Amino acid sequence: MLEIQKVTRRFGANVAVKNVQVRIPEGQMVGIIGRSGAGKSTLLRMINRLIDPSEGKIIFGGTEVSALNGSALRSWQRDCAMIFQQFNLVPRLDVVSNVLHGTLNRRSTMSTVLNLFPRDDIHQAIDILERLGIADHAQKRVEALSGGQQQRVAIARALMQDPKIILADEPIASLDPMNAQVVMDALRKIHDEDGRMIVCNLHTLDTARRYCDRVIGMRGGEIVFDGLPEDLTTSAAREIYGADESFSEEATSTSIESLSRPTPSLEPAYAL
Ligand SMILES: Nc1ncnc2c1ncn2[C@@H]1O[C@H](COP(=O)(O)OP(=O)(O)OP(=O)(O)O)[C@@H](O)[C@H]1O
Repeated sequence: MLEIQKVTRRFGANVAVKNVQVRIPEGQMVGIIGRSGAGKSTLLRMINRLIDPSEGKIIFGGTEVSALNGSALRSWQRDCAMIFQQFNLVPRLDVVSNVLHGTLNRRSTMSTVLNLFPRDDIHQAIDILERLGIADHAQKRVEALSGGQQQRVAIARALMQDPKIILADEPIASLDPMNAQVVMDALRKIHDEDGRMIVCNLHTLDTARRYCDRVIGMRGGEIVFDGLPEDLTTSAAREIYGADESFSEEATSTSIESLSRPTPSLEPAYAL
């Protein structure tokens, strides 16, 4: 269980996240939606301690992760992998080396400097790439791949950490609808097959509804919606996005919906 207890984050006078209270059971895939500036990234970054809360506690499995330091903090950051909008890969390095970088924080400085990776790790990296359907590109430079392929490399790098939680900060915001679907399918597959908790910031309603077990809506740093995808009605969406009667679904869609659907059971009952 991940528990976010009355967490607030201030940047000077600006309150980015305000008194947020959430409990996420293990194995849930959660989508966090909201307008730009709603506090989604700040919340995610506090969970893996890229930044610290100004107030409140973050607890995972009974441990207060918001109070960890040193090696215990590094261990938490291994358990809590992050994926970013801009992939954060090394473009000129090949795919396998990028994936192996997911093991850096458990390797010695010397082996890191010499770029020496144990054979078992290399095999594991190839297995993960196969699982994500990109093993054929293992030896290519990352910069030669499409955005969707690069994001799958980033997911593979995260999986090398064998994390308990995957935090994805707008993982499809830079991708076209086709690649966005491939990446979201990959995250859902990892969730379904491994039972890993996934918390995913998304700026589009359709993606959250389609892929997540639970949707959290943020506005002005606060949680204004927390429920099932099918409960995300037009008025709930308006509350999250702060839109008036002219609110339109298209303004917050990726067009993934127009592509083929993987599992009809994920189809929401709701339509505008
Ligand atoms: N490092 C920072 N320094 C100052 N203010 C910040 C910092 N990071 C975020 N903020 C502010 O906190 C608020 C929430 O930002 P945040 O990035 O968490 O929102 P978001 O919902 O993730 O938006 P986006 O989708 O645009 O990333 C915004 O007002 C933002 O300007």
